[in-house]
Amino acid sequence: MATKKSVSSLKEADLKGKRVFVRVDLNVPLDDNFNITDDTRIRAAVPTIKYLMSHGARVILSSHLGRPKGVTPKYSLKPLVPRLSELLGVDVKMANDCIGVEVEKIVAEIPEGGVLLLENVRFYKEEEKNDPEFAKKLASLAEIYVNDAFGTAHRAHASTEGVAKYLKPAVAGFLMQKELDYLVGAVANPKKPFAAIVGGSKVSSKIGVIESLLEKVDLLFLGGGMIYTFYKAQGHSVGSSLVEEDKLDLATSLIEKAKVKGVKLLLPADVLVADKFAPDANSKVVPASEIPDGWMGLDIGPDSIKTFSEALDTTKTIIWNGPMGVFEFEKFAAGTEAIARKLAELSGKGVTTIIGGGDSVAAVEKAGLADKMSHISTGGGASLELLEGKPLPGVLALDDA
Ligand SMILES: Nc1ncnc2c1ncn2[C@@H]1O[C@H](COP(=O)(O)OP(=O)(O)OP(=O)(O)O)[C@@H](O)[C@H]1O
Ligand SMILES: O=C(O)[C@H](O)COP(=O)(O)O
Repeated sequence: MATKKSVSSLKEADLKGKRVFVRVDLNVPLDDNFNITDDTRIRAAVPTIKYLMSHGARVILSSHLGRPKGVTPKYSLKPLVPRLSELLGVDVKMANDCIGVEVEKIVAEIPEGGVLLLENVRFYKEEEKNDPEFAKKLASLAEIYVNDAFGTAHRAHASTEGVAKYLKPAVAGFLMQKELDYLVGAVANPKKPFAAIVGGSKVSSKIGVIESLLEKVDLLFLGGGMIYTFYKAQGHSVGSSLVEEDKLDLATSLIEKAKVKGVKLLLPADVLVADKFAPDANSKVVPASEIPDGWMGLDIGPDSIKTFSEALDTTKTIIWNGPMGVFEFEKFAAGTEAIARKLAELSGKGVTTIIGGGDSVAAVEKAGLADKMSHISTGGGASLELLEGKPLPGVLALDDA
């Protein structure tokens, strides 16, 4: 899982009175009334910001929200200010822009321990283009760069990568460090046996992750929609389950690769099938290899839950990415919830449990088990890329430790 040299830490920086540009990932979901529907990423950014405040830094926060094309009021970061202020226990000031003379004036007025939030950095197209002039303008606001935006570390943008060339020291925040410790450190040097659970809808989006994890793990559990491509490849009837016809050979080769590597591959033996893709579909449990015509597999079955749970009992490190079924429909959420509960239970027994981003995080949160896991990643795309063994530009740009 090679990705990066170790990065320089925030703790090594001299912060008193310094203007610190902190890239955070405050890309949180908002409803139509601009209420925050999940504040996880804001809470995750707090430890670094509080540390900076308590060490007398003048904190300049920068983030994106959504994927705006130019200045788009709907994507303003303003709705985040009250929650951020509440969590930090200070009045967070907000600038109407992220560069320029007006911003420079406001920056000059930040007191020691004070916090300023810049407006959505993606209001400038130069951000995503990683434009050097734009990066220099961002850099000119501060004396130190801290990147704590793990969720955006797979993007080589001006505020995540470019700015680190012009603003030194350029160091990792605590959230970034924690994500790397778990998603790189624990995965590279796991307590063994090491298991990966990979689910989600399609095998095509998880090929890189599965291939990379096959180099590391002792056990690999597969669930979700992708398993039907594996079953079809083995000549079984899959009814109208989700199948990627062009990935049948790939599925066969992944099974072969697991054998060659000595990785125990576990596919669910029974599944819960539905007569339509809907929350109120009729359902029944059938062997995964004998799905009747007109039925589709939408969750793993009770025997599989039992087998998976027993096999997980033998492990010391578990990484999970992707739900076991269509957990958004209550009727087909049991498999995903059972795995979440199993991991929570094992965490309590000293097993390292890592939830690698995306929908499995949503499932763990829905089950109210988030605080039980060793680590829950705040990055969807970033954690996938890291698990695939790709280097993250936002991490590479930081100073070496
Ligand atoms: N048997 C199934 N048939 C169809 N869809 C399924 C099945 N099992 C799970 N899914 C769907 O897969 C989706 C998640 O798949 P995805 O590949 O996006 O997973 P993820 O890695 O957790 O998320 P992300 O890609 O956002 O990081 C969920 O919306 C879920 O409903
Ligand atoms: O939500 C995310 O995955 C990050 O904030 C990155 O957002 P992006 O996919 O729009 O670059």
